Amino acid sequence: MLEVRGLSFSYGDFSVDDVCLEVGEGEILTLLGPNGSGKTTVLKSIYGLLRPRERCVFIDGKDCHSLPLRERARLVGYVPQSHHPPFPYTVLDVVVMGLASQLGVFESPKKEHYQKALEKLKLVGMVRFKDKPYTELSGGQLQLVLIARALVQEPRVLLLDEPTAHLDFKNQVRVLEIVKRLAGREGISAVMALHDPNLASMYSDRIALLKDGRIKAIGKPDEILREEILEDVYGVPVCVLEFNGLRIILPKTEVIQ
Ligand SMILES: Nc1ncnc2c1ncn2[C@@H]1O[C@H](COP(=O)(O)OP(=O)(O)OP(=O)(O)O)[C@@H](O)[C@H]1O
Repeated sequence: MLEVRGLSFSYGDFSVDDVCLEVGEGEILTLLGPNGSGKTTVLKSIYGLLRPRERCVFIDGKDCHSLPLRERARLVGYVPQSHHPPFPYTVLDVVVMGLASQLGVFESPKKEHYQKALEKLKLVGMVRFKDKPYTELSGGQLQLVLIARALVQEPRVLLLDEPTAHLDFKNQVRVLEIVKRLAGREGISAVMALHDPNLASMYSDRIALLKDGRIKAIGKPDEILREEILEDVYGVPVCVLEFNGLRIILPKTEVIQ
């Protein structure tokens, strides 16, 4: 479904080099790596917010970046790491704005568009906030609304940049369960950046470990979440435990020695 072939992008003093990824229908691929390793740069390049050096993003074989905006928006949705709302639009209006590419320049959203937006707000448990100004939401609530906004176009591929940032423990699980459900039931392919290797262990079909703009390792969680690989990428001693077939990663500190 999603194929990234040799993605390269440079900011000048930092570059992402030759990133290759394949994500199948209904698969969740997690980008894991230290701060500044290039996770956001990769996601923004896939989405087309940054222009990679070559055409390298294909969805079902189509060169994604050369498609008209309307068509591209139906294929791929993006949930940014942070978003600072400029105006106090209502939550419902913000989600409807996710459909902007489907509307003509002077066309106002119709009842069916609001209906779709309400459905997605319901899915992320935010429907009771529909009339609240977006500027008055907590960081976690904002994140859930951004997910609903990305989902409203019903994309085939969903890119999520640290979707659990700002969320409390329950909401972290809730958001990742939503992603898992979307992948499992609707066949959406998800690529998400995460910081917590334990959440990556629980919610990824495969993990790509990034360091200095390059993929150091890619594979199933039990192939990637290994002491020697994590210590090399993060530069911190860890111990990896097994629980119900999952890998649990703990930093090796005095507390647990
Ligand atoms: N607009 C920009 N202009 C110049 N350099 C940038 C810009 N945005 C990011 N960078 C640099 O690119 C590198 C990779 O940043 P990126 O945000 O992709 O990393 P990340 O892995 O997502 O980090 P984090 O986990 O901290 O969010 C960093 O060194 C960063 O300073």
